[in-house]
Amino acid sequence: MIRFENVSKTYPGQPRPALEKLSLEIEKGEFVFLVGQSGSGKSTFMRMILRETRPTTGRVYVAGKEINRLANWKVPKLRRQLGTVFQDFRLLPNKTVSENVAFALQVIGKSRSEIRRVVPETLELVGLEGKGDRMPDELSGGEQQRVAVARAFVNRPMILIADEPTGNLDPATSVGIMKLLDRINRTGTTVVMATHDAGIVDQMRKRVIELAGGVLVRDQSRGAYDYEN
Ligand SMILES: Nc1ncnc2c1ncn2[C@@H]1O[C@H](COP(=O)(O)OP(=O)(O)OP(=O)(O)O)[C@@H](O)[C@H]1O
Repeated sequence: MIRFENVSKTYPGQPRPALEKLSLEIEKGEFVFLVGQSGSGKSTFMRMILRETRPTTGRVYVAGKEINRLANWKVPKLRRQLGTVFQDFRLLPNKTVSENVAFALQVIGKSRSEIRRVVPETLELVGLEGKGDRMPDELSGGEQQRVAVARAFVNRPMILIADEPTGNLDPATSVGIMKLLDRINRTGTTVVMATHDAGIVDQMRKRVIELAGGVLVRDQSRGAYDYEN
């Protein structure tokens, strides 16, 4: 589903590479935690999957396509297969919950009847049934993140990229979001999640990929946040 082959990335004007000779493969349906200190290259890794940045050398394959060789006009089609969730929710403040989720389908040209069918279904899946007419600022942080997850998942993407999705949430609320991501993963969606939340990584026991200074230093199945023997 995702393959990095000897990937290095040096940003213009930077002395050191953000990623260095990174090789790894993530299979369909896996759940992967990406850990490492600030500046270790996690965002660069995820932005490469989204083709928001490109490798300086090496190859990145996402859903069978090589990112560097993909024509610009094909990038939207690639991104349709990728859902994204961020720490700061990024909801449209002037649209209701339902409209936020519907918007993700409108921009890719889905019919009104499909949108009417799929949006309530997805809100129910994320535990927001009955809240479709609320505005984002009428929701708790955890609920806002559920809207963001609904929006990311409404199109049933093959891959969900989550960058610190629990970073703004208290521990109990974070657990709820993790249960939701786990449920989405069980539908067959590959989940790649960058996090600094040791508690969550230790609790979930999924594959852990650790970067340090742009280098892969650990790739462990059923791993913990910190390396343990
Ligand atoms: N657009 C950019 N231009 C120049 N340098 C960049 C750019 N983006 C990231 N970097 C550098 O690349 C390195 C890796 O950064 P990256 O954002 O990938 O780390 P990170 O692990 O995601 O950090 P954090 O946990 O703080 O989000 C850092 O040294 C950073 O300063």
